[in-house]
Formats: sequence, C-alpha cells, structure tokens
Amino acid sequence: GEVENYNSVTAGRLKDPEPSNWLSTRRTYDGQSHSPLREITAENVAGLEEVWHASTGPHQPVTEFAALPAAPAHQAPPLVNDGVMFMSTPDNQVIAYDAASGAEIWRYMWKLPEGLIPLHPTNRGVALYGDKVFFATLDAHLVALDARTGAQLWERTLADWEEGYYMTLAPLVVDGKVMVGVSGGELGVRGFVEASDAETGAQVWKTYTIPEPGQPGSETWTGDTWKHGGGSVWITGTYDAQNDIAYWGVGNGAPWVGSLRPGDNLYTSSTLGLDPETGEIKTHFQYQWNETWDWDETTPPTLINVEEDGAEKELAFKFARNGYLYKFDRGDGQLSFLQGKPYVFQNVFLGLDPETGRPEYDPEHTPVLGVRTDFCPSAWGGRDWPGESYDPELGYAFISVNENHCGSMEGAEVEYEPGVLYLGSGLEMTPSEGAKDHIGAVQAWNIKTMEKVWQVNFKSPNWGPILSTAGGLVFSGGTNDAEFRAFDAKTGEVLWSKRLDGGIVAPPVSFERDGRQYIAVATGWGVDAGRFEDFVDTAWGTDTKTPLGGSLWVFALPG
Ligand SMILES: O=C(O)c1cc(C(=O)O)c2c(n1)C(=O)C(=O)c1cc(C(=O)O)[nH]c1-2
Ligand SMILES: [Ca+2]
Repeated sequence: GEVENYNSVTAGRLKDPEPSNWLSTRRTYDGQSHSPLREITAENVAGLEEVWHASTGPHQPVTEFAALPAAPAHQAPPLVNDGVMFMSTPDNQVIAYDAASGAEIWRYMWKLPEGLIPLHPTNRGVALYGDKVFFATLDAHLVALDARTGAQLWERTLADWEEGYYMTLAPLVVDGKVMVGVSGGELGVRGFVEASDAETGAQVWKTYTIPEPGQPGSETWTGDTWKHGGGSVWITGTYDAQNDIAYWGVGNGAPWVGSLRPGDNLYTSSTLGLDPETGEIKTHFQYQWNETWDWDETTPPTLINVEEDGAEKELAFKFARNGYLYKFDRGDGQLSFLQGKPYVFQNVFLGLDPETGRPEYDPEHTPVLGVRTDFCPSAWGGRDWPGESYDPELGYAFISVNENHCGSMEGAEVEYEPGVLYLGSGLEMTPSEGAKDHIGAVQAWNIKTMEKVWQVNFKSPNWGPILSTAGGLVFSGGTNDAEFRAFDAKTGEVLWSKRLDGGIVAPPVSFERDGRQYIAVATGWGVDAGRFEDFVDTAWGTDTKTPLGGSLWVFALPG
C-alpha cells in the first residue's frame, strides 16, 4: 500500500509537535514522554476500550546468542504522524498502519545475517524526518525508508557486528542530522555517537565516547585499555533546543570490573552534551568513576523548565541506574550538578561530593579481582532502560523502578576476543528479604523539592516505560502479569487495567485523530526483563511464564 497526503516532518514540527501527534520516541526533544491531550481523564478512564490490535511478528529468526540467550522484546513506541502509525519490531521489521483503523499500509523487513551476536535482541523504534523513516539494525546498519511506501532509500554500515557492535536504539534527528549510538559494552567495543545526513546517508561526524591518547580525558585510562573500553550508547538522546545541545548517555566500561582498567575511564557511565552540528563534546557529567557494577548510564537526562524564585530555570533530572536521582542546572548548555539522592536502597556510595556530585565508594561493595563482592542494587540498577515521563503542570516525574535485589561480582583477568563476552566476572542477582513484599514499583517525584510524592508496589519486577497525559493519567505496563494500567497522576491509584497478550516493556504513546484521543502500546516481553525474572525464579524455585505477546494495541473511550 501507500500513504496518501503524507505530512512531511520538518525540523520545526519536531521542535514543537502538534498535540495530536507523537513524532519522536519520547514525543518531544526534552524527553518528557508527556501528551498534552486531555479527553481521557481520571474521571472517565475506567471506560477505556480496545479499538484494534494487530500481531507484528517476529517474522524472521533472530539468532540466539548462546552465551546469554534471551527472548526478543518489543521496546518501540509507535510513532504517529497525522493518522499514520510507524512501528518497528525486534526482528527489524518496520510497519506502517492506519492509526485509527489498524489497517496495515506497508511492511518492510531488514534481512539479518546468520550468526549474529544479539546480546539484547530488540529495537527501540524509528525516527521520522522529511518524508523518511530511519531505523538502526541489530547488525549495526542505519537505514532510511520512504515513509509513503516503505521502499528502502539508502543504508550504511556504521560498525562491524562481528566485532561485537549492534544497534538497538531509535535514531535522534536534529536539523537533518540522524544521530545514533552503538551497543556492545559487554563485548569490548569502543562506543561512539555518529551523525548521518538525512538526505544521502553520508557521515557528518563521529564522536567516540572514549578518548584516544592525546584527546582530553585520555589521561583517565591506563595503557591500551581504552581500545576495548566499552562506553556504548544504546538509548536515544534528548535535545536541548534552547541551548542547542544533544544529551547522550554512555554505558558501562569493559570489562565490567573496574580494577582491570585503572582510572576514572571517561566518558563511561556519563552524560555527554554534544554539539549536533559538529559532534564536539561541550559538557559532561560522570556518575560513576571507574565503573564496576555494570550500571550503564545510557538513559539521557530529561530536560525541564521550572519557575523558581520568580525566574525560569533550565534544569534536567536523571534517575541513574546506580539508584540515585540527580538534578542538574543546564543553563548556558553546561550540565552542572545540583543535588542527588537515592530513590532505591543503595549501599555502594558513601556520599556524593556536594559541589561536584562525584561519589565516594564503600570498598566493601566495590568489586575487585579475586574477591566475591556484593552490592545493592544489582547490575540492573534501581532502573534499567525503560523511560520515565514528566508532567510539567504537576511538576512530577514518573518512573518504573526495581528494588530489593542485590548482585555480586568476582573479578578475574579476561582476554579480549572479537565477538566474545568481555566481562571479567559472572553475572549474579539475588532478591533480598524485602523482595517478598515487592520488587517492582512506580514512583512519582516532585522534581522541584526532590521529594517522592507516591509509590505503588508490585510483587513482580517492573520494566514498564511510562506515558503521562494532561488528563491527569500515567500509563504503564512492565509487570509479569501482562497488565496495562492507568494510574491517577496525583495519587498513584490504579483507575483502569487490562490484561494484554504479552508483558509490556514498550513505551505507551497517545495521539488524536478526528477529535478522538487514543492510547497505543506494544506487547512483547523479553531481553533483560526476562533474564531478571529468571534470576528471581532461580532464587525462589518458581517458574514464571510471562506471556510473550508481540502485538500492537490501541485504546480509546467508546466513540
Ligand atoms: O553495554 C551495552 O552495549 C548494552 C546494550 C544494551 C542494549 O543495546 O539493549 C543493554 C545493556 N548494555 C545493558 O547493560 C542492559 O542492562 C540492557 C537491558 C536491555 C534490554 O533490552 O532489556 N538492553 C540492555
Ligand atoms: Ca551494558
């Protein structure tokens, strides 16, 4: 099929999208994942009904990574542009639907090579710009499709998958530059962010997250350790249009155990602020120096403007995987630490320097070579990748967290081999005593006061990205019962819930068509939500079978 009268996605529309549309991963460049639509409210959400659902596949096999197998997970938000919905799947299909009826318009499949090493077999969505759709593949290509027909326009190899590189994130497009990062932190890659020209696919710039000798920050590495130092980038960045800075999060160092690569190891476990024109690093903040717990800090800060003392302040916040909530000033395009406090139990940091935010570590909980060392939270952190949302009217941030789990590592020397796990330790996770009460939760935080407003607990872990809406609602799945829930944004009360055909680890979105508000979300349980569950099952002797799903669901009030 073919889309008729496609509305081109201009740079201006991406900066200021119509309330009816969801044009990029988190709707707006600031990463707020918040819809201004308010037809569906706390008063009427109990009447929310299915409009359509469609099974997406997988329709091609994704090689299992024998060393650490995982089920493929649907982690993409459906993007919506004037009633046309674009969806990607973990087996690298892109599908266009009529958003209101569910009719399939076109379907494209990128052919994956055999023998692929997809440690995290997933795809976190497409990007729209002009009349094109962009997406990144598990074998590290960037592809551009015609939004009207699904025809492939260009593609380019960004890295060699046989060296352990892969891509799982949605691209970020700023003024005609298509930015992506690469995965492979567990396989000893050297991470980077790269920008391509939207029209031709040609490289515009490439910025490594790990400096080579002579570059600023190279003094934080020892010997040749930088060459396979990790620092992957696998979550879409945010863009500060006020200061023209793209914020990208950088993952763990490789190998995992920090004592194998002495030094702070910039810019692993950091936020980088890049000039989208040139890729130049304009500002950075490192959460963990000499990272050693596999706490990738790949989620970018969410950007907000807040009235404080009669003046508008440009701020940012981040729920770090390390278990701390950070607040920054981002005025003048510089990310400056303001405050940090734990949002889950964390026993590694003795404190943060009040000026710089640099943590002091408890050696009892800092893994080294040859000693089994435990730490809380485990490698999966207080949160992993599922995205938070921010309601600018309430001033609340909403986040899915996991608590009451701890990990341990025992460091050992490891030799780099292309395409082979490069960890220097096994991976362990144990639910703690409190896990009998709950592991997963949704938390709401007032970012102005840095106080928690409410928390709803689940016995199950929670891997649900969050959508909030101006109707005073918070939508999220994430638990192993496959329930999709609407919470009251002010109180956390569950106002509506529906069990779908699979666990939900994809971000919900909201859009409007012909005056009707819709909520859409994909099911498709797998990757680390599944691995985390396996550790809980092993500890408790249970055998959780979360439904796998793989469908797109669309809801609205009765029409
Ligand atoms: O270091 C990396 O390159 C890298 C990549 C990815 C990914 O691309 O999904 C994950 C992780 N690390 C990771 O540490 C992690 O916990 C994780 C969870 C998931 C998932 O999809 O559930 N991906 C990833
Ligand atoms: Ca990682």
